[in-house]
Amino acid sequence: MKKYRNMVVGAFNEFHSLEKSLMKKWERFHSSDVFPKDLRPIILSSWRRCKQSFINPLKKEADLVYKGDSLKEKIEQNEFLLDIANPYMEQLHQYFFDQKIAVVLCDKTGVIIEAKSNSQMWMDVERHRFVPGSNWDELSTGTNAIGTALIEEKPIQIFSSEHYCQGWHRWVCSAAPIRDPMTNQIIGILNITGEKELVHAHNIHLVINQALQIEKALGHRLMEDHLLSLQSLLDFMQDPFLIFDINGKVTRCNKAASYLLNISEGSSIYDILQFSEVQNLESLGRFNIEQFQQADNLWKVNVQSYKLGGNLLGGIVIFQKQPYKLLKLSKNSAKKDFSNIVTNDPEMLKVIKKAKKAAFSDQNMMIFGETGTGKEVLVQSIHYFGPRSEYPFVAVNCGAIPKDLIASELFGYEGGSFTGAKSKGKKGKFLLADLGTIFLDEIADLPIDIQVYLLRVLEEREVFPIGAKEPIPINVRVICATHKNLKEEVRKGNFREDLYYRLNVISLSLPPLRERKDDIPLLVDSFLTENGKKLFEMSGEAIDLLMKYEWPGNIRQLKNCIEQSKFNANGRQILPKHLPKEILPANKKKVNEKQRFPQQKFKIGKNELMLALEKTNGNVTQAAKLLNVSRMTIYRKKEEFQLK
Ligand SMILES: Nc1ncnc2c1ncn2[C@@H]1O[C@H](COP(=O)(O)OP(=O)(O)OP(=O)(O)O)[C@@H](O)[C@H]1O
Repeated sequence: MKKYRNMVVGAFNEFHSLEKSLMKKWERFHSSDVFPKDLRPIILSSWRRCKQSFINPLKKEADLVYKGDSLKEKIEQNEFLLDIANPYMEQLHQYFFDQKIAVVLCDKTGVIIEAKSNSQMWMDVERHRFVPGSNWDELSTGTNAIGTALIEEKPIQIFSSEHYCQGWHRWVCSAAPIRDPMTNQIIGILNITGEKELVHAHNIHLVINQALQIEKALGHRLMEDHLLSLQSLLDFMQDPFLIFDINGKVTRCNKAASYLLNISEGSSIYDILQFSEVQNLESLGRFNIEQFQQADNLWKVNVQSYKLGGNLLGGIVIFQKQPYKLLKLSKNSAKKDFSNIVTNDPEMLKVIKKAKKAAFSDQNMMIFGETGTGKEVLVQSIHYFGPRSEYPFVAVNCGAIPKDLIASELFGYEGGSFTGAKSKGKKGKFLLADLGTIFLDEIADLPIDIQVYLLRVLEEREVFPIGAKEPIPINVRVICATHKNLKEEVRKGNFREDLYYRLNVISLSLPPLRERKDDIPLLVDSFLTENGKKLFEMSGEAIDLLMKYEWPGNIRQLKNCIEQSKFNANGRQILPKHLPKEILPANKKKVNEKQRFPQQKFKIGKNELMLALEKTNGNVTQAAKLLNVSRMTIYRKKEEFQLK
C-alpha cells in the first residue's frame, strides 16, 4: 500500500470537513507566498513546482492546444490505446451516468483525447475546457490529478482547493496512469472528475482498477500482435518447427514444416513422428530422434515438452536437416569422384587440377565438352570432393524433360496448382538439392522462358514453386554443362546473355577423346577390369583399331564399344572381329586369328594362356600354334601361372 500513500486526502468522512481548511490554506498561500505546513506532501511539492513556473492561480480555463485536424491527428496517434480503453471508460461512465461526473482519457502528455459525461456535466466541462484537445499537464493547468499523476507516475486524487488553479476548485479528480505492458512506460491517464460533493475517496480505486484492466487488455492485444510477428519469424526459419497441444494436435507450424514435411495445423504429432500416444506424451520431457526419415530427407528431431506452472500443455518440435550421407550411400552407390576419371592426358590433368580447386568455391560453373566426354563424371567428382559432399547431388538433363514440365520439375509446385498436378504438390529438383549441388546438363536446351526463372533463382537464392504464395530460400550450388557452343546460342537469341554470364563464372572445357588418344588404352583397360580383376584382354590389333577411330561419341561410345566387344568375344580375348562394325575400317581385309596372335608373342599373360588352352581343350601343341610360341613356352608359362 506504500505505493498509494498520499494518493487521497484521507478517509471518506474527512472529505468535507477538510474542504474549508484547504480553502483557507490556498488563500493564505497565494496572498502571503508562505507554503502551508499541514498540506499533503505530494500537493506541497506540486504547488512548489507550479509557483516556480508562474502558473496563474486564478486560471479558469485550460488551454485548448489541439482542435480540428491537429486534434484528429492526436487521436489517430493514440488509436491503439483509445480502442482498448473505450469499453472500460464506458463502464465507468455508465456507473456514474446520472451524476455530474466526467470520465476522460489523456495521452502521455496530459492532453485529453476522449471524454464521456452526461449533458449536465458537459456544460461544466466545456466552460473549463475539460474537453478533448485541452492540456492538463501540471505546467499548463497547475496541480490536478492528470498532470500530477504524470509527474508522480502513480494514481492520485486531488480534492477541491488542493488544485492550484481556482477554476477547478469545485471538483475532485481521480487519475491513474496506464502503462505499456511491455516497456512499463506511461502511455496515458484515466481520470474521473466530478463535483466535490459527489466524488468519494474510494472512487480512485475504481479508476485504478479500470486502468489495470486496460493494461491487461493492452497486454493481450500485444500478445496477439507479437504472435503474428513470431509467426513471421518462424516462417523465416528454414528448419521445420511446430507446436502441439496436450492431445498431440499441431496448433502452430511454420512454412518449412508445411512445405517440407506436409504438416498442417490439426495434424497429429503421433502420425508425424510415428510414436505411441500414451507412452510418450505422458513422459515427455526433452528427447531427440537422431534419424527421422521422411520422403527424401533425413532429419534430426528435437522434441521438448511445454509446461505452464507444472501443467503439461503440449510440446514444441524442431526438425534439423541432416547430411545426406546415409541416404546417399544407400541409394546412390554409383557416385563418382576424381579417382574414377581415367586419364594421363596433360590437358585433362590440368582440367582436373582446376576442378579440384573449384570444388571449394560456391560460384556457378559451366562445363563445356562434346557429348560423352565425361562432363557429369567431372561434376560429380567436384561435388564429392568439396564441402557439399554430404548433401544431395541432383542431376537434371534439361534437354530430356518436356518443355511443359520443366518448370515444375525444377522448381516444384504446390498441390492443385494446375490440372494434372499431384494433390500434395511436388518438390522441385532445386529443393531436393538443397545444401548440395544441382547439375543442369544440356543447359542450352532450357526453354528461353524458363531461363528467366533460373536467373531469378540464381540471383535471389530462392525458389518459387508454381502456385506458392511465398518463395523458399535455398542453398544450392549450380553447375551446368553443354555440348553446344553457348556463345553462339546467345548470338542466335536462344540463350539469355545475362544468364550466360551468371552461369559462366568458372568454366572448364573437356577435350574430345580424339584429341587425347593416348588415354584410349588406359580407358580400355579400366573398362575391361571389374572389382580389380581384368577379365578380358584386348588384342593389340583391336587396340590399334580403337586408336585409329575418331570417337564422335567420345568416352561413352568407347565404353559401349568395349561392352559390345566383351559380349561378342567367345573367351577372354577381344579381337578385332569382336569390335562393333562402325569401328572397323570399311576396306579392312579379313585377318585370321593366327595372324593376330603373333603380336602377343612376347607378352603372353595368364588370361591369354588360359583362353588358348580353353579353346584347344588343353592341347599344348595346338595352344602353342595358336599363340605362335614353342610348346616349351607353353609349359614354362603353365608352370609360371601355376595352371594344371
Ligand atoms: N575419364 C573417364 N574415365 C572413365 N570413365 C569416363 C571418363 N569420362 C567419362 N567416362 C564415362 O563415360 C560415360 C559418359 O560420361 P558422362 O555422362 O560424364 O559424359 P557427358 O559429357 O556428361 O555426356 P553428355 O554430354 O552426353 O551428357 C560415363 O559412363 C562415364 O562413366
